[in-house]
Amino acid sequence: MTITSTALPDILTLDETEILAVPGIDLPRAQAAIAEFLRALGRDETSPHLLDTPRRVAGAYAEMLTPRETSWTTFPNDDGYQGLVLVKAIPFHSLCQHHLLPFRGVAHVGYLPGDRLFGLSKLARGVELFSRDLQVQERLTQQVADWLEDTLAPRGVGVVMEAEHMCMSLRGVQTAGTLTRTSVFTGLLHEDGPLQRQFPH
Ligand SMILES: Nc1nc2c(ncn2[C@@H]2O[C@H](COP(=O)(O)OP(=O)(O)OP(=O)(O)O)[C@@H](O)[C@H]2O)c(=O)[nH]1
Ligand SMILES: [Zn+2]
Repeated sequence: MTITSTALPDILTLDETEILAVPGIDLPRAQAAIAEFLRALGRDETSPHLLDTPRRVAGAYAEMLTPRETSWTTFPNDDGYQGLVLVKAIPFHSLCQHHLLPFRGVAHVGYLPGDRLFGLSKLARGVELFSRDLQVQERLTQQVADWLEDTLAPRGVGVVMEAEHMCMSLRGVQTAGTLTRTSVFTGLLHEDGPLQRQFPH
C-alpha cells in the first residue's frame, strides 16, 4: 500500500513496507500504544469510527519520522563557479520534540561552492533528511548547515528556516500564524553583507 501526502505532494510518497524496514520503528507496537493512548484519553478505540485509527496514526508518525532513501551525488565544480547557490522556499515539516506536534514552513539553503557542487535537489533532500525527526528548529537548522559543511567543504553555508509550530498555534499560548525564524551562516557568509542579504529576510 502506498501512503501519499496531498498537502505536500512533492515531499512524500512512501511505501508501508519501507516504513516497516526502518530501524527502530516497530509499527505493530506503535499501533498498540495508540490504542492504549485513545483508551487513556477516555475514547472507545473499539467503536466503528476509531477501529482503524491506531493503525493510521502509527503509520502517520512512522511516515513523518522517515526520510526517503536517496543518493548524495556531488559533482566537481569544473567551471569554477564562485557565486552563491541558493535554493529558496523549500517546504518542510518536522515534529516538535516537546509535544510531538508538527512544525512546518520553508527553508532557504545556500552555499558558496569550493571544489564540489551538489545537484540542487539534494539541498531539499538534506532538509528532509534532518526534519523527519523529533526536533527543535534550532538544532534542525544547525544540522542542515553542518551536513553541507561536512559534505561539500564549501567556502560558506547559509540555512534559514521559517516555520509555524502547531504547539504554539493549537494549544498553550495559541498564537496561530506566528512564525519562528532560525538561521546559521558560516564561512564567507558569516558576516552580514551583500551575500547574506541574498537570503530572504
Ligand atoms: N527553542 C525552541 N522551543 C520550542 C520549539 N518547539 C517548541 N518549543 C517550545 O518548547 C517549550 C516547552 O516548554 P514547557 O514549558 O516545558 O512546555 P509547555 O508547558 O507545554 O509550554 P507552553 O507551550 O508554554 O504551554 C515551549 O515554550 C514551546 O513553545 C523549538 O523548535 N525550539
Ligand atoms: Zn512543541
